[in-house]
Amino acid sequence: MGVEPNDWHEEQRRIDLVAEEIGKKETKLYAKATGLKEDVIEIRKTFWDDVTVNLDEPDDVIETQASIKQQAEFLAEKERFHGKIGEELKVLKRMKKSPYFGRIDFKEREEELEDKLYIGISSLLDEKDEEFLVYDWRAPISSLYYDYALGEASYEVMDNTVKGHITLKRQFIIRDGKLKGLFDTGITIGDEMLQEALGHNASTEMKNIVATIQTEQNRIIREERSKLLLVQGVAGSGKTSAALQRIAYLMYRYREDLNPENVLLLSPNPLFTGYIRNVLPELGESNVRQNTFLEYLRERIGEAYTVESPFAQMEYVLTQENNQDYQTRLSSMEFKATLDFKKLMDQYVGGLQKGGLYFKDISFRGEVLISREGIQEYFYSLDESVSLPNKMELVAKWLISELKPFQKQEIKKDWVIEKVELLDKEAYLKAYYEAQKLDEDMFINEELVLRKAVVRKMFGTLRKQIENLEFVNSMKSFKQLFITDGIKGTPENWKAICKLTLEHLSKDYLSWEDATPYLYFKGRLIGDGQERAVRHLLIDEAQDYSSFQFAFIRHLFPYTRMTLLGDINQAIYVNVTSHNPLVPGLQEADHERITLTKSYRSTKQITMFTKAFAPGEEEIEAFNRDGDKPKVLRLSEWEQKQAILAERASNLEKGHEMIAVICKTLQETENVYKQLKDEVQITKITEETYGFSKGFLILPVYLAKGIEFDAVIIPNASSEQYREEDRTLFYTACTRAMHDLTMLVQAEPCRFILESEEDTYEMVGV
Ligand SMILES: Nc1ncnc2c1ncn2[C@@H]1O[C@H](COP(=O)(O)OP(=O)(O)OP(=O)(O)O)[C@@H](O)[C@H]1O
Repeated sequence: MGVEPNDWHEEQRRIDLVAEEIGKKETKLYAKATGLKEDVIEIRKTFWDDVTVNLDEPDDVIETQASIKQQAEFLAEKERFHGKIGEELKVLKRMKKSPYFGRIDFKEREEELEDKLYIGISSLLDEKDEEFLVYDWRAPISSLYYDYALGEASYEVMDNTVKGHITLKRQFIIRDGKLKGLFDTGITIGDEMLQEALGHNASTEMKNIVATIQTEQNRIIREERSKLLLVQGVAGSGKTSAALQRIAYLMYRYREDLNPENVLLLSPNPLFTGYIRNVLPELGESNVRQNTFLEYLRERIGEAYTVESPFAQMEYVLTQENNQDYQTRLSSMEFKATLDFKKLMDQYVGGLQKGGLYFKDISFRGEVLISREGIQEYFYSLDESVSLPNKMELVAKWLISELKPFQKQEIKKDWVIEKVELLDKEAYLKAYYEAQKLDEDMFINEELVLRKAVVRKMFGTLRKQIENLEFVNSMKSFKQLFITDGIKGTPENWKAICKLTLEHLSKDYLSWEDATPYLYFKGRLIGDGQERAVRHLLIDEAQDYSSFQFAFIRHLFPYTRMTLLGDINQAIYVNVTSHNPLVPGLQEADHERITLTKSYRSTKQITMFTKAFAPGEEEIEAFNRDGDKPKVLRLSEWEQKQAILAERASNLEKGHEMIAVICKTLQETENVYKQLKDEVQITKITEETYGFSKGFLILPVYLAKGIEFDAVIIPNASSEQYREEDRTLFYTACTRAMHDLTMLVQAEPCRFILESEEDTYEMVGV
């Protein structure tokens, strides 16, 4: 069935009608918002008029506080409501420009008439709030659009299956209220729309894919049965896109009891966090909690230790081969990434029930009140069967009771009166009232009350530290693991590993391979405040986590549903990924596995070239979008700079806006950057870069994870630069390109280029 001119006319008419309806809704909301805004301004102006302020008696102070609180809550409620209207208006504004992207005509079985269902980013009801003018893409009925072609179809709603027949499936491109494209399609989602979506230039901010979600991606988005969803998807297959759409779906599906604080997304680097920042707001949802795993660890470890980043670790692996500790460090990284190391650590922790735990003195003003030996003695006098964290709580209680006599003694000391002036007004007032109640010498009483207040305050800080279990010397106890002789199940060079680890730890430096184990260890000693608020955890680039790190994450989020998305072809931290849950065959309980094989990012030519040397076994399918073949330029070293500049120029001529020089390491990035920076405007990206603009960029491949560019230039793709162990790095670098890929080689091309069929790339030069 073809599209008739009349269809265009009819559909444009409907778009206009919907726009009119949106206009009416906007007017109503504006009126509501203005009323609310005036209310808020008025409440702020008269805030104190409606508050009863009376500080004469302590009871009055409490009443005053309650009155202020009530007024503040009233104001906050109005402001919240105002904010919500603001959000609704934003969605309407977006819908006015493009109210929907799809339509299906669906005839339910046993029903006479068919329904015309229009699907957009949010639901829209008619003026009487009776009929849906637009269905939210996340509504159960909308899954018909993503999952079926013409013919028999069904969807699930409230444990019911609704069956019927799709008689029409139509896609729209609507810009600024005008119909720009109209396709009737037989297959699930037609290629025209996808071609349209994928043919654009790269952007500094990722876009949502709501209009063209593919059936497999839709499964990821709507999967709700299993506790663990594992997604293995080749480069550019839409894992990140699906993850973000999934968050939007969950926020809609559980809108009554899921808020942005309950969802955590772990992403690979800060640049990526910035890159995806706009997707959820574009879909009318607030951003959820987002962190890199590094930030997460650093926050929990605190500032007392410097935590190495995974990027610095990577740079070490790639550039420090001549370092005398290199081999030791590699085997240390490898071992500490495994569950064997975790097991060993668990055994060690078990042994601490009998001895070997270290504590810190409890001191006050430079004087030791309770010694570490005293604490140790008390700790080991407790029943062995009590768990370590519970024992710590018991010790804390004991310490607090032990502090009491010291607190009493301090009250009379000279230093106390000097500190009285540090007290706040409230404490003075309180002292005055308390002193009045005792009917003895007013002046002496007041001083005594103030002295007590000072000491209470200072001991309060000490008590807080005890409650936070800061008397446990976790680091010293951790170090002991690397000092203890006779630990079983360690690698051959364990002694050398221990020496290197202790060297780092003595400088208060936690290498990336030690950071998670240390935090895990600390948690086992004192409890780790499991993250109960997080109901959904999504981990992007999950192939780069070690088994130990996963086990730690599982332990921290015991009741959380998890979605792990990654690509074992892009596992750049080779030493840590052999037991990754994304590797097929590893048994995970209660999980669902979805595999994405089609690559949407790159042109067919780029995907055909890269699939030849993809490290994994997975099938890789190219999306049918044409472009130039990847180019390999053979040249001498001194020609490198000119060749990069010429490539940049020709890419700009093609209309490309984001052109990236992707290097293997930061070291190479610095060198090439130095050559280019005086010739042309170029932005160097490092691990501290939180955002970027369009233009000419240079960066190491491990920071390009998850991101894409119109054109990629690899400045040195020779065999001595990329060796077998760099396969995943090279694959990751090449697959960042959407439209054009150029590789420069100064000598023999790397083995990966040679592995590709000769007709999948163009070799230029001798
Ligand atoms: N269904 C779709 N409709 C439109 N565009 C899509 C679709 N799926 C993926 N894309 C586009 O393909 C590109 C790659 O998607 P995305 O970054 O989500 O893939 P990925 O699997 O996370 O990639 P990688 O692992 O290589 O980082 C993006 O530009 C995205 O917008």
